[in-house]
Amino acid sequence: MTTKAKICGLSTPETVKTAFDGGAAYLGFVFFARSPRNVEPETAQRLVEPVRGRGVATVAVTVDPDDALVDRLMATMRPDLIQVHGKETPTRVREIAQRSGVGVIKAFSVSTAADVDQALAYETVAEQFLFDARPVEGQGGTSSLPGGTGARFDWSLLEGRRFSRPHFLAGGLDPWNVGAAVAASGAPLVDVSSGVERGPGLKDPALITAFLDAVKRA
Ligand SMILES: O=C(O)c1ccccc1N[C@@H]1O[C@H](COP(=O)(O)O)[C@@H](O)[C@H]1O
Repeated sequence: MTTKAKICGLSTPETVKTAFDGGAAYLGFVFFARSPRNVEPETAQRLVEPVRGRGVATVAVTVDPDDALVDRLMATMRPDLIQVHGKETPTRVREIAQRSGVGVIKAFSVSTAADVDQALAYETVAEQFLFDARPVEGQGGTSSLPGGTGARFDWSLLEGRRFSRPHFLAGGLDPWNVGAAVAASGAPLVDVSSGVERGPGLKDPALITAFLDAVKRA
């Protein structure tokens, strides 16, 4: 089985091109003011234009998005998928999917097997699932973000799990550990942000290429 990769938190034409040329299946853009990767919808629109319709899925990464943000994203960037990385209920995920007309990737914060079980309530409303490490509360810095912190969880919590939707493993992946992470979790999809950066929000083209090469070998 071929593992597919998402490079998340892109913000420059150079790194979009590097991820696309390297074979990323998904390109993620973050719309969350507190993130060092935050971009405006109009910026993301310009960034995705060169790759639109070329076989890569563009993803708008959001946290408890209101209707105004959903509408603005669909009027500008026109993502293929909207990722929701907050406390969205199944009802809200359904509303976002219906309002936007695109599929939703629902992210879950994981530290125990019960956290993984949360996904079962979203099987009829989300198109894909994403399992990320549970953020550590109240420590400031990137640890106060709901994602993009570089924190890991026990990958074996996903081992042998079957879902009716494709699922991503995320959280603390990098070019050196992604092979072991795929082997331990069996995840068909992987997602990375800070593990391919040289500083908060600063994507490194060489690390993006190294990550995508490691995924191909996984
Ligand atoms: O990347 C961010 O800044 C971010 C902000 C708000 C919600 C989600 C965010 N990122 C997501 O978190 C995963 C894991 O990040 P990391 O690899 O551990 O740094 C990332 O891929 C995004 O999907």
